[in-house]
Amino acid sequence: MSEDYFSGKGKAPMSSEPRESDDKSDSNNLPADGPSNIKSMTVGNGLTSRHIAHVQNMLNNEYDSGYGGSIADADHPGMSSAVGSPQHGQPQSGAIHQMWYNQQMASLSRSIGKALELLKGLREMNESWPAHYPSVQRADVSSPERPQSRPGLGHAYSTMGDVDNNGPEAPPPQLRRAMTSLEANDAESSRAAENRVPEPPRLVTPQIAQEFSILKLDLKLGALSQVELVHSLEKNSIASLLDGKISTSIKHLISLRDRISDTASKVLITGDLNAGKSTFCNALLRRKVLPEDQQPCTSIFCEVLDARENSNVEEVHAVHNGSVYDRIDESTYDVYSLQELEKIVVDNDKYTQCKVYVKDSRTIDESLLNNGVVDIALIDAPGLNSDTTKTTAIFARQEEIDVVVFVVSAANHFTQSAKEFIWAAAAEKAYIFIVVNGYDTIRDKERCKKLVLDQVSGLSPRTHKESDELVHFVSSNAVPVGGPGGSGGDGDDDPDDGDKGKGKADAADKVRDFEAAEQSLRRFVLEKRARSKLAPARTYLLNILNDVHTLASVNYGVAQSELDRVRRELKEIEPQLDSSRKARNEVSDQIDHNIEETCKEVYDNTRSELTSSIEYAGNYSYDLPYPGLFGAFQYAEDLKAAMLSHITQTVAKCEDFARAKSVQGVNATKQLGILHVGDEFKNLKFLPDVMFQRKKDALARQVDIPTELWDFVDWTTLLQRQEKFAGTGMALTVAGAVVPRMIGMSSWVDQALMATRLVGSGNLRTLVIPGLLVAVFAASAYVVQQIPNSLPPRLANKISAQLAELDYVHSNSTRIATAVRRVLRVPADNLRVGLEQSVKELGDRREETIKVKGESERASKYFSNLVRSSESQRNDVLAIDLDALPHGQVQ
Ligand SMILES: Nc1nc2c(ncn2[C@@H]2O[C@H](COP(=O)(O)OP(=O)(O)OP(=O)(O)O)[C@@H](O)[C@H]2O)c(=O)[nH]1
Repeated sequence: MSEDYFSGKGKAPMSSEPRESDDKSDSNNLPADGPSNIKSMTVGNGLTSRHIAHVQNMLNNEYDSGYGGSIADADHPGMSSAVGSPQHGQPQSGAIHQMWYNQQMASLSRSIGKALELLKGLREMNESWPAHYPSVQRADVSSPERPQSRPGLGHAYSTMGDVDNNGPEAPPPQLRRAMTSLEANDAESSRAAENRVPEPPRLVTPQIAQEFSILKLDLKLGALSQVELVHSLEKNSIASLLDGKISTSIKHLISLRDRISDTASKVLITGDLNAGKSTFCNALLRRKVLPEDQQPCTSIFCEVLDARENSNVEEVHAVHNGSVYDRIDESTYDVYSLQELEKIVVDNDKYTQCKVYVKDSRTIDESLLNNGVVDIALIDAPGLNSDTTKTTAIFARQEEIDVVVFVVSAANHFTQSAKEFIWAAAAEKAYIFIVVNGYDTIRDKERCKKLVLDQVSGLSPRTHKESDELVHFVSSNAVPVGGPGGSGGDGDDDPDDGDKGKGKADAADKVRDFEAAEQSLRRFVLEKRARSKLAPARTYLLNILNDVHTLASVNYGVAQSELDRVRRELKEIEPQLDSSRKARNEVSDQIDHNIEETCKEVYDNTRSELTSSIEYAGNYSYDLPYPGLFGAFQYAEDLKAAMLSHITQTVAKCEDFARAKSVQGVNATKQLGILHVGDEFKNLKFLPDVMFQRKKDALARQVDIPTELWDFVDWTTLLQRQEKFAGTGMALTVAGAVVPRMIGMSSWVDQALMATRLVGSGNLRTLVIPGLLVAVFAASAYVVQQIPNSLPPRLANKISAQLAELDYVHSNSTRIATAVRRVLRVPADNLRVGLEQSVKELGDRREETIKVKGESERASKYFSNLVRSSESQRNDVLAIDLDALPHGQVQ
């Protein structure tokens, strides 16, 4: 990855001219074991192979001694004085710095790449396993030095403080989950939590707002406090808020990587209106390039670049409003000569920025633009308080700026807008380079110094701490300049300008002061670039890795805890599921068996009851008085009706029996239901009376038995008796029947025998005819007399025969048994459904638990890796020491 940054990126490729440095991009790291293995590198646009070779030789020979004057100034420890002094080997020092810078940049780029991977992974994980956002309690951590109510632009990643204030480097305060479920044994993931009531709060105590710096969720909605709001938030909302934070962080990391891999350094020269920004810029260039005026004149951003970036052609590219500048694409800008710059810059509405390509003929150790180390762009901005839009634009641009040079008028000191800008800039930039211009106009210089430095200490304490290097009192107009617009450096307005000799000495002093400031600025841009450019990336990385580590630790705990819980749950569910399945099968068999048994019993009972009822219908006493011969037919009808009614009653009795059996069967099923399914079976209601509601007279309509004359004669009995006495002759038989009533004999045969004995056989022959008549009469009388006895069996037989034809017994038995089956099936089916349902529910629960288990295992593994990798990444970033001097330089 690092090759990308050193071979292809940055501004070098913009030049169409081949550069020596373009060939030297295969290495960017200083070897740990010394400088002998140093290869080549890309160093801005000016370092030649001659420089590299020289650096290597020098390092090989004098590795320990550094560079002549590179020993730190005793008064300014940490601020090397080597750079900028040709006699002290500045180019070599610059090269060393560039190599060291590249090394740090490569490390940071790698770390950013890894942090991006971690964040992308976390975002994916958060989609499938919504992450817990922890609440924490922490020991008081004093906030960094930034003022509490600092106005202006804030940056999320700056809330933990910068590298120098022990913020991210100090061990993070111990986190302790205060309100999440983790401390309880049953901490759950979001998914499982759905099954739990009430859901544990997923975040947040207000402390989290202080603990997390980048992934902190800003929850503000109406009058709701953060805690209230969080409790009202559903877990997925929190996950999506977190997702938004992660995405923003990913974007910011990408832009940070682009920024640090950009080999150029952008120096923004800003300050109050008319403070002398353009004059200072021109003095740095030693050319009057930018228009200066006593009245406000700079209305657009003028970015001054080395002409070599524009094929060594000096010209101005005025960028069209709304266009993104592309030097290759001329449609994005208009070309002007340097002489025409003034008309673009002053009172112009057509452009908001221009690129000014200038040649700097000074040597690389003198020139800022052509410094041999890094491409520098000087951006002259409109005055801060010129108008609100421009002021806002300056505030916004400072994010892409590596170094801020703030020009303040020695006469006016810091205005309100100046203070606001510095507050905002200090949030990201550790240091600000302050130029107090127009110092020549101040009479009481010491007082001015003191007042300004006091103000600086309030605005940027770190800058104040190194004020000797970072705060300069100069007179920019005293520096001789040439180029378009003529030369300056007059010092004519010096109030002390008495005699010429003294004036010259003063002018020389002013130029010296300016050169000192210039050298400090070179050091600041070239050497402290690591701080100005890399420190924000490092700070941000530490903060985001710290947040990720915290989040990972908490979520690892939650995932583990959830894993334990689901494992326990599975242990409970699995045997429950087995027994539920077993119960379902057993109970199903049992209820089938119960139904079959009950139905069989009911069928058999109905069959036997009805069969015997029909069979003995003729024997039953129906309590019907025989009305005599003339009412015999009616008697037969009544008898039939009574018999059928009797049979119908038997059917009703069988139905009652069936009802009782149904009640028993339903109750048995109910008990099984209560036992295996639950209380819903307690409310099972069964109404047996609703069974067999069909009309009971249906049978009378089905059976149609006409009464016949023969029904009144019991031929069977009659013939049996006749056979018994066949030998005594017909006459006797007949005679015997003559007087049955007179002598009170019990049967007509007995009477006939009696008559035979009385009349003798001789006479009998003469009596045959009358005897026969008598016999017929007697038989008829007998038949009539026997009707109440002979009719019932006869009718019963006929009914029985017809019912048999109708298959009455079987069909009724089947009907009743079927009704019972139907009744019993209702609760049985419910019970089966209930059992099936509980098996299904348990099965579903098991499936869900297995799924949660899988997710928790995955989450646990993922977060445990994340804990490790974020920690190791954080250590890697901590090891990038931007304050350490590069190899070969000592403090
Ligand atoms: N005496 C004195 N005058 C200065 C000095 N620097 C700049 N000036 C004068 O101050 C006036 C404004 O200077 P500019 O460089 O145009 O100021 P500026 O900040 O760029 O102005 P705007 O861009 O319009 O905000 C000019 O007339 C300069 O000659 C200085 O050090 N001493």
